[in-house]
Amino acid sequence: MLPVLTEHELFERLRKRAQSFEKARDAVKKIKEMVLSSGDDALIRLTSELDGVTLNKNTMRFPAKGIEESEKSISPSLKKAMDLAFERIFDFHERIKPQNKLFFDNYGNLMGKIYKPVESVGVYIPGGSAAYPSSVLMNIVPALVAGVKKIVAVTPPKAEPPHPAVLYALKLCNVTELYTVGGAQAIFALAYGTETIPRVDKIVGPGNVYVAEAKREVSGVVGIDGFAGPSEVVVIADSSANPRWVAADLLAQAEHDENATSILLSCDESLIEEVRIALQSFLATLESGKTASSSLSKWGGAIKVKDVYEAIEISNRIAPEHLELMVKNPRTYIGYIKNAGAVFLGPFSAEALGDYILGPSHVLPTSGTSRFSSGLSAENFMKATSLISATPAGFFALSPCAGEIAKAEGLPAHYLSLKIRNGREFAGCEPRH
Ligand SMILES: NC(=O)c1ccc[n+]([C@@H]2O[C@H](COP(=O)([O-])OP(=O)(O)OC[C@H]3O[C@@H](n4cnc5c(N)ncnc54)[C@H](O)[C@@H]3O)[C@@H](O)[C@H]2O)c1
Ligand SMILES: N[C@H](CO)Cc1c[nH]c[nH+]1
Ligand SMILES: [Zn+2]
Repeated sequence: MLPVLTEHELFERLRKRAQSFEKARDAVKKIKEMVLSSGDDALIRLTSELDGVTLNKNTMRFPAKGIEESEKSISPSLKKAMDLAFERIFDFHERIKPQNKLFFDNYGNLMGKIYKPVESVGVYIPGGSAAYPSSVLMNIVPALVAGVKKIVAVTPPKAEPPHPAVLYALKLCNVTELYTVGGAQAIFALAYGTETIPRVDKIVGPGNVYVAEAKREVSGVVGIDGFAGPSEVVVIADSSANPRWVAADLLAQAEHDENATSILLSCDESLIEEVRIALQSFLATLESGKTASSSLSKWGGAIKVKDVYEAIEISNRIAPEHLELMVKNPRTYIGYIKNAGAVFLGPFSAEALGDYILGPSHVLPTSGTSRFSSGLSAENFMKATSLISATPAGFFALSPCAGEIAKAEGLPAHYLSLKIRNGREFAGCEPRH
């Protein structure tokens, strides 16, 4: 159950949680060596050991027909929900997609940035415990908006075929290349390529600690979106909050993984107690109660704070994946929030609504990485090229100053490249306007 902690105790917990993730690194490095040296054979061996499923080179790729026909195996109501989610996510990412920016300076030089999609992307669809059709949409729709042409998906195998809703989500995204390989081994296969799984330019997608560590390991060999590991939520609640709603939201993240963390910060001691009571009663009724209870007691915590400002200051230091502000006038605090993957304001902004249907991707930075990275969007699937088209006027005005800097850097060929166009030595930096 959710323990009441001091601030010091909470940060100790978070430190130990991060340390426990580091332990996965050794296992992940061994998996990397195996995949690099034995390709498909390593994938088959690891899948048998870690997922208990026997694969062979012919069964590793899931038949495209299964994706094509997935619609038949889901209810009309689920189909409607997923169609709506697809539309809303597409619309959100279309609206915030980076736009080419070009301008002329006062010499008539044309400059700016033009965006192009990366060519191929590998998407990790988590699936050890739960099935994640929502993650298919949250990963792939921004890539479609960016214009990525080749998208390959991987997901852990089970005794039975992938969940029909996962397959339908792939169908909605027009992705037909799915490999039933999961965990760190799938990430290394996508980064280096095997006989069956193609190498891609960028790997995205959330997963457990093994998946997240493997992505960290291949970063630089391929592009990655960021560190989207076990789920996290910080809820800041004041006396206006409904304790049962707060409890449900803490559980909604705790149920993802024993390594998830759910944290409550409140200035109201009695609210903390009511939330703990509500948690207890919900836990007894949830199928995921065992996982949630384990993550709450191991990595979660409630802290009594002085006021909302102190709570935000603590949350900024945690830099959580999700931050919920269940307080009066939540919008007045937006300017104080420095680090969070996504912020949910007010009692009806349930994090679970964001997980499925609002629009922003639920693939968000975890483990404090929201200090320097952001949630997945079309931008992650694009790269910008700077565009420069200088005019003669621009060249003759600015080259003497560039030449000065080239001399200071001791790079004579740079100086030459400028001087040769000028026809003579420069007299020094005097930009002409
Ligand atoms: N941050 C986000 O945006 C976000 C979004 C959705 C889900 N999630 C997270 O995704 C995760 C899903 O986890 P999951 O486990 O259900 O599925 P998963 O697909 O991430 O991982 C399952 C795989 O882990 C590997 N594995 C399991 N135990 C291992 C071991 N001891 N050594 C090496 N490899 C091992 C297996 O190969 C298995 O196929 C959860 O942590 C959830 O919180 C995060
Ligand atoms: N809350 C998860 C991100 O941490 C995303 C998710 C998918 N399905 C349900 N929730
Ligand atoms: Zn969730």
